[in-house]
Amino acid sequence: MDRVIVGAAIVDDGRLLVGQRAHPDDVAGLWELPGGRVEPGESESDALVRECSEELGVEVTVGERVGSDVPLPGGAVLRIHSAVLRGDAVVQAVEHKALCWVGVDEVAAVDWLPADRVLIPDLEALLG
Ligand SMILES: Nc1nc2c([nH]c(=O)n2[C@H]2C[C@H](O)[C@@H](COP(=O)(O)OP(=O)(O)OP(=O)(O)O)O2)c(=O)[nH]1
Repeated sequence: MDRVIVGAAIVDDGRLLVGQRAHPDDVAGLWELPGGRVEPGESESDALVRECSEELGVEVTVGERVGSDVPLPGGAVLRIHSAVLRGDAVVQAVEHKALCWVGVDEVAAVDWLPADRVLIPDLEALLG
């Protein structure tokens, strides 16, 4: 089975959270959705909760799938779920260079990782 990289489309107050990668050098500075690899024995939802805790210092509640799987180089796929912050949590850039909340009119202008560009229409639809 292909490896799954899960990403969280965290929406709060009508805006989407995007994170600027700090590493590796070839993608540092580009923007992504928080997330990462699903570890063996872990559900996709558990992986998203773990990654958001590690990367953002917040607890999230995971929602429905957003868009279709996006193939990544090396045989993995990128799979996005919507998510919301639990309580009054405030995100922190623990692992990213920066975090930014973007509105529906700004999603297409984000300097995304290549794979994430495929998801722009789905992310715009999510934000309504
Ligand atoms: N998290 C995340 N990864 C993405 C996105 N788009 C995309 O192509 N990727 C790629 C970049 C990486 O090759 C891979 C995930 O890497 P990662 O560094 O976030 O995952 P991880 O924390 O589990 O990995 P590791 O550093 O522990 O090895 O997926 C995205 O929107 N979010």
